[in-house]
Amino acid sequence: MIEAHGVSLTFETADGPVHALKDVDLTIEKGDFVSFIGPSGCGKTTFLRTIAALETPTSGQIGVNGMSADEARRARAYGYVFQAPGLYPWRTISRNISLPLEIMGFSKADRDEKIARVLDLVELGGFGGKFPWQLSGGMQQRASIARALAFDADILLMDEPFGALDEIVRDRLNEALLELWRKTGKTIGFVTHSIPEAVYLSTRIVVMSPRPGRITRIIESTLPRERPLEIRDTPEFIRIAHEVREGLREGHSYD
Ligand SMILES: Nc1ncnc2c1ncn2[C@@H]1O[C@H](COP(=O)(O)OP(=O)(O)OP(=O)(O)O)[C@@H](O)[C@H]1O
Repeated sequence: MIEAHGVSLTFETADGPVHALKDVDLTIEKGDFVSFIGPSGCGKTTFLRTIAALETPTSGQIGVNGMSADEARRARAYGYVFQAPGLYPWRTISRNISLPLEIMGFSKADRDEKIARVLDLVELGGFGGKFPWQLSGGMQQRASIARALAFDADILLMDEPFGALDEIVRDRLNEALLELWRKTGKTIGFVTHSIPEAVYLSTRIVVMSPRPGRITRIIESTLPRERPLEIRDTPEFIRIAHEVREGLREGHSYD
């Protein structure tokens, strides 16, 4: 579904060039849940933004369903969830979710139907009339996921969506996200700093390292798709987490 070939991206800054990505090759299959993990500054966000055509690679190509990343963006192939919920405080939750749909020209009846569906999916049915500040941080992040799901894009790109939340809320949202992924069959790209989160959620874990940002290891998960939280105590989970940690350590030795 997503193919990156030799993707490099250098930012020209006042202090000289920053090599954010170097020769990144990656294939993401339809229905994959792929996590990107690595130390701060290794290019995880830049790679996600490049897939979504929010950045243009200096060299290399990204293909999405046979289209260029830019064509895919215009065809609304992506929903994008940012680190902060980014909801407009003067709009209710429903009207926040409605905004991209309004821009895309959906009728009021279509919008209402889609909003009700995604609010149910993220378990916020009944909260559509509230304003963002009336909801907890976890609920706001669920609302921003609902907004990204509203136009039913096949691909969901999520940049550390739960990074600012406490561990208990994060566990609950991880479970909810897995459930949503299983129900919808979407292809998900997910940036995280957390090894347990990456192992719990993913079908594949992409380990990256900085200076320049590149992929050091791709780990295929052997965990079943059905994953109760207790799976984190199993030997198989611990083995995969260990492999991720080793990959991170390997990347570090380049510094
Ligand atoms: N617009 C930009 N202009 C210049 N440099 C940039 C820009 N965006 C990112 N960078 C640099 O590119 C590198 C990769 O940044 P990126 O945000 O992709 O890393 P990251 O792995 O997502 O980090 P974090 O985990 O802290 O979010 C960093 O050195 C960053 O400073």
